[in-house]
Amino acid sequence: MTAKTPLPTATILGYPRLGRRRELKRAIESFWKGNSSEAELTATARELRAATRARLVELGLPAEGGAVPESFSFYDQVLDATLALGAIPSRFSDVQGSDLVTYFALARGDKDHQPLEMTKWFDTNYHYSVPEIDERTPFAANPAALVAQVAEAAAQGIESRPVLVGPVTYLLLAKASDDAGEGFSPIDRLDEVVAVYVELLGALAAAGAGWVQLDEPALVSDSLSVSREEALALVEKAYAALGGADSRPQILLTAPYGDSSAGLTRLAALPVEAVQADLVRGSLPQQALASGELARAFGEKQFVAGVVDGRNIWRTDLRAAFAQLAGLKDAGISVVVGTSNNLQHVPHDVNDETKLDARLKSWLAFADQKVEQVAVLARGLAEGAAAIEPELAVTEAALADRASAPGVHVDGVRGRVGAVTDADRNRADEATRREAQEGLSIPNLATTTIGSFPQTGEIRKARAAFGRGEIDQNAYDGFLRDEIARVIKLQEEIGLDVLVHGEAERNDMVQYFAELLDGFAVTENGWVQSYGTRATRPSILWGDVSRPAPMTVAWSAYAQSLTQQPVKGMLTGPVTILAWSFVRDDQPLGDTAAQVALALRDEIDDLVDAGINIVQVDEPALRELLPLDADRQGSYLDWSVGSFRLATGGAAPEVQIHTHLCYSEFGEIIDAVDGLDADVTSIEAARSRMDVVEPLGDHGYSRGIGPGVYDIHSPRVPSIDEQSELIRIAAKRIPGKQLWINPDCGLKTRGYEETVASLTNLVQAAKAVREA
Ligand code: MET
Ligand SMILES: [Zn+2]
Repeated sequence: MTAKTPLPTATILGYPRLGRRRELKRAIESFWKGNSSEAELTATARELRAATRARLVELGLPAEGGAVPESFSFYDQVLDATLALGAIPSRFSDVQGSDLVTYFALARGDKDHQPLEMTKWFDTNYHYSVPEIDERTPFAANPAALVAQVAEAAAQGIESRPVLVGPVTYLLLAKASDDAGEGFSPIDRLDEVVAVYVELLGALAAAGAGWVQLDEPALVSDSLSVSREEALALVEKAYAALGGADSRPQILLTAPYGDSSAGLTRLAALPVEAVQADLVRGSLPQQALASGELARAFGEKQFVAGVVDGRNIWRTDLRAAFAQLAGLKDAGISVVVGTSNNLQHVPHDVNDETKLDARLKSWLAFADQKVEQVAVLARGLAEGAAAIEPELAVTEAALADRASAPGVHVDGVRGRVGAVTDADRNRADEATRREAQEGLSIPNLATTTIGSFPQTGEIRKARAAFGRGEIDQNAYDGFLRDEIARVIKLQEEIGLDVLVHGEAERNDMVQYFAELLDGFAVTENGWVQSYGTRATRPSILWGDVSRPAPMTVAWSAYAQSLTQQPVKGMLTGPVTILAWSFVRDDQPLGDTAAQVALALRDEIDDLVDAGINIVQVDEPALRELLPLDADRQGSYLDWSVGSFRLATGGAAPEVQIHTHLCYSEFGEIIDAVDGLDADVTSIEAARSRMDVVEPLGDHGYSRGIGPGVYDIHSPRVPSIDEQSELIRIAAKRIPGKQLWINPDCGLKTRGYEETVASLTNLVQAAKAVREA
């Protein structure tokens, strides 16, 4: 091991990487388009990394000793590990070119290759590229990128700390490739992968890295292929080997995104030099702390206490955090102040927001403010509480101001939530509803879409022009009405049964509602990476939520006025609105969800009054928010399902409620899906070739179900045969009366040409199966 220098007492697990103004996004996309060279792209990346390191030091992380993490990525940190391990799936072995060309081929595919699958990273809205591993996947250390970053930092006078997804998490997040034999699981190859990590660590040590960070969030999840206890045993095995390596940097092992308290004493006993725990989502093992057992297990080792929330945008309660840190120190543990997780999930800097209400701003902390908070707490640990009293007092005042500010607690909203009864969450029984809905005259194997139609360049242009004040409200509304008219006519021509208005007015399915509801604020520059070069700007849900005016009624009613076919109203559900916003942390999420639900309930009322008899309430994030911790899943499902039922529970029996689920596998939460009690559920299924149909069939699901028959993630047009084949698979398990025919998800990212062709085939496929 390289010379022992302790980690400075302030650090973070990682920092946003697209750049303050999404510079990296622009540079990468320009490279993809062929408008710039690889050399230009790598130069931009180098500058960005240098700027990030300098910024972190400016904000208070020490330049020496490995406090500054190297968390840059061109696309995704799991993909970075795939490259570092040389674990290129054989189906990509013919890709020619540099490492970066291979990297992007894995990430995005090219004309000859489907990309690696993407899926959600733990319970976040960030997506990683899923490694594909089989018995023959090659592993060979490729430390070049990591080593180069250490050297870059050194040239800048900074001793940085390389960051890598750890071996256990890497393999547990991987999937067996299509070539893998029956029963193979990627984790079977742990020993070989650990051997490659040993080589990577050796190269980093040779390059002068004093510390390396290995992230093992698998330690906090009950949603992986092995139990949490098994994951801990695997970590013990792997880190015994890593710790024993001849030449390596000191190791910081992290367990972000959840609660590692049950295993913390065991982690502290591993042959590593520092262990991190998430103390925002997770907790400390109080008993082991009180008895001194935890301190004994840590011994000389450092404990990085993740007290600053890396998932949300509120100022940390510094006084409470400091008390926790001081308690650890008093217990004899060598404490380092840290974040709960990589700050990649929060935007850069509150000070980049010029339009946000000043009072709201004073309650917030984005990444830069969080780094400052970490530095303040570390100073307090070193110099005593008195040294940071001014900072403690400022946060305390901000928190008190937040608690008493108008809009945070609105009596009317609270009173209404308080008066909710079970009856409000229960519609008429299924048989009554089925009969009442016969008036809608919906055929067997009814065809429909999920809501959005292509967001064309013209739509974006009109929205931007309206935003800049170049066209007025009238002109913009007129544009949107023309767009709706076009989309309605198109659907009639294609022959769809249940129509939609197309969602042209929505910039985003959550932000659109956040802008119209009280209790939300939106940011200008609050970008957060969702995957690759894609970023979203989550809204900030800061106060009690209510609906000052109808939000969607005019558009849906206009669409219905143009056609004899039924038009579906289209809303985003309470769980998804919460999942894709920054939510308040001063009350249980279930309470917030109930407020949003009541606002949506009023909207449904108004839609029905305006002649809309079918309303879809989308909940694509229902699975995403499922806690990693099995103990917390039951109460989550209670409030999430409950909030959906509260939103839809006021609908009369003749109103048909739809919901839509996508982005995840819903097989494991079928009871919850059933519990939503929607009359019709459309659910992503085409890519998995109808996997979800089995659990639904086994469950005896009795209401309408629309497993997607058209994968909207690619521009490829699925043929009539292909779609009718999927319909037939579904029809084997789901009676025709219950079966709906629809795409996997909305069409907003597609072009018109492929959309029209695909939907035409979809209608023909439904017809073919209906006739047979
Ligand atoms: C991510 S789910 C999207 C549902 C929405 N109604 C749409 O069609 O775009
Ligand atoms: Zn969807």
